[in-house]
Amino acid sequence: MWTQAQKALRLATRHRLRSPRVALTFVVGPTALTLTARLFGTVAYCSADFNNNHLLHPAKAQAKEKIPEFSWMLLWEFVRPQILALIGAIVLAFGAAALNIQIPLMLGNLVNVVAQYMREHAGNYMRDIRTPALKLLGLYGLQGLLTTGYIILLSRVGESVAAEMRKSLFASLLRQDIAFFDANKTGHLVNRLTADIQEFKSSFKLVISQGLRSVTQTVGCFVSLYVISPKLTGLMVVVLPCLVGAGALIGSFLRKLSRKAQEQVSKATGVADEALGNVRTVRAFAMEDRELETYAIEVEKSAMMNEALGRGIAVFQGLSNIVLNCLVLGTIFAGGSLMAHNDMTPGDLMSFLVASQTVQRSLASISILFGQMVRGMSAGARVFEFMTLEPTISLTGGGRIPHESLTGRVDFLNVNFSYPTRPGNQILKNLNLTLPPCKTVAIVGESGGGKSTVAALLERFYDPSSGVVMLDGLDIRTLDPSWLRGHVIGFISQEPVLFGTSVMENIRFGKPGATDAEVMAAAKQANAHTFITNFPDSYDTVVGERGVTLSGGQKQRIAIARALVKNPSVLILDEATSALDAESERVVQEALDRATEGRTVLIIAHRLSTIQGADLICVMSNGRVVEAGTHLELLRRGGLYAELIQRQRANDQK
Ligand SMILES: Nc1ncnc2c1ncn2[C@@H]1O[C@H](COP(=O)(O)OP(=O)(O)OP(=O)(O)O)[C@@H](O)[C@H]1O
Repeated sequence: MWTQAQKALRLATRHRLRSPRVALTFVVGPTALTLTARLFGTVAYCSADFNNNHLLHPAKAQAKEKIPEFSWMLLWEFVRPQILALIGAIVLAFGAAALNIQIPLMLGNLVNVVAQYMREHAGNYMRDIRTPALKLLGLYGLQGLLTTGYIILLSRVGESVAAEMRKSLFASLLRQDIAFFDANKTGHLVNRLTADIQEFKSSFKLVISQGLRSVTQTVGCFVSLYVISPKLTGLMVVVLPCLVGAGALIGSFLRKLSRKAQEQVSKATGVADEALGNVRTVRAFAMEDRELETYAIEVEKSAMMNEALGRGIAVFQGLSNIVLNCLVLGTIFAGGSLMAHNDMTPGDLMSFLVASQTVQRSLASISILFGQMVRGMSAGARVFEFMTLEPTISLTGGGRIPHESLTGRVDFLNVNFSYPTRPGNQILKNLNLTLPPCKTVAIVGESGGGKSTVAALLERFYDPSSGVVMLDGLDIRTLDPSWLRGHVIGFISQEPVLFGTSVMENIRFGKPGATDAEVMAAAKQANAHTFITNFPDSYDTVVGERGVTLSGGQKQRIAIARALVKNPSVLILDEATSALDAESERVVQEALDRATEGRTVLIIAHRLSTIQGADLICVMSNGRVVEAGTHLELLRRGGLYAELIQRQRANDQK
């Protein structure tokens, strides 16, 4: 703008224009053009807000969900450690805003000096202009320094608050009940950790920096406008609210369009996410084309919606440009008329134009910030919701850790159970079951009969609706859950899940303090040592995401080693060999036979051939144990077990 004013002055001097009115045309004309260009920038900024929304899409999909309450108390807990930096940022931002209010007035002074020189052509131009120009330069410099300072401080506060929130939310998620994970999709939980916290942080920073600036500048510049020209300000007070109101209406319509478009983008992303996440299944069923088609349909829909949004933004932008230009022209027109009656100087008009532009820009930014604040608060509320959630089964503490050594006897006494996500569907009905110490008990029965549920209750992933699960005669609800899971119970599932780290770390997951020797001993017991040492990096071999670089049998043996390293008193095997081919099954079964020695073992079995040697076989039907005995006893009895065996034999012969 300063360059524009200088150019105008050069022109005016070249043409030796003495009349203030003509001088005004030369000074204000190009300046007004610059201002208009800057107002265009503001409009572009408004539309960028609509566009930017698309970048935050995954979290936005949740926007329609029930909005939890935002907690200022919790926010304070996160902000408190950074309070000094925050106060510093606020003071600096306030200072920068206050200086911004001075700028139009000082620009006006400068223009008055120039205009006077042109009118009178007397005095020393360089001397007269030096002081106001240097003052203005100093003001720009100071404002730049303050702005740099508050942005640095604010970003420190924002990052630290966001990091603490992430840690706290993750800690809270990890201690939630398993039932919580049954009810909430992993994708949504991860979104709260990432997109929601990101959005909250951005809003927090923006509201403090720009919000503070914009409010201060709006108030300050309004006062300046009034001081410069009460008449012009009066005119503006009538016109501006109408324009802001109309802009807000169109803006809210566009935001609705934008939200719908985001939801559609999110839907399309969901399709891609699912297909890529399950790429092996997609490939196995040769469903690539169908997935592509589904994705293409959703992407087309989102493209159409975004196009409609683009048209809306284009119309809005075009209208805004016309209105803002008219506003500038109107101000020059009215200001020129006031100058003709000596009610205003060219400098006053210059100050008025710059100050009114600052007001207009600040108001536009406040309206955007308001939307941003609402979005930030709902993102924060979603984060706080899970942060404050208390699990019904705490991870640690509260329970006792028996000092006497365990025998490993387990009793289920009159246990009734329904999953919290399906309370109307009773899975276990008055279940009574005993696992004698150091014996192997197998549970068999129809699919969906509740076998895995028995194991889940023993691990205390859930508590029974009524009845009791006992370990060595103690209600497991009175025991420390982390001790129970970390030291007493070992679990080997059908599909072992490994972490993407080294073999050593995966086995050590079973006992964090285990020495290398303990890890290797467990691996030997699990028939895993030989294949591990055959890898070029031996125990340091990284197994890839979820153990993708290992075969099914290798993964299972590492999982067995992981369970054995903690030397559990009770071992649960949930279909541990059912996913393996015959050769792998033999090696894994060998490992399992060794692993089960001297422990209480609960086997959940589908294939009856693998459990014929069990000390006790319990047949479950309709949520309770209907038959119990050894393989031979049950066969002789000719009940449900004998029927299951017959059915399986018939299936095998087919
Ligand atoms: N997390 C859960 N939330 C709600 N219902 C569940 C959950 N897990 C299992 N169920 C339901 O509980 C019932 C028993 O499931 P469970 O996995 O215990 O059966 P199962 O006998 O082990 O079956 P399978 O032999 O097929 O593995 C089923 O009807 C199942 O749909």
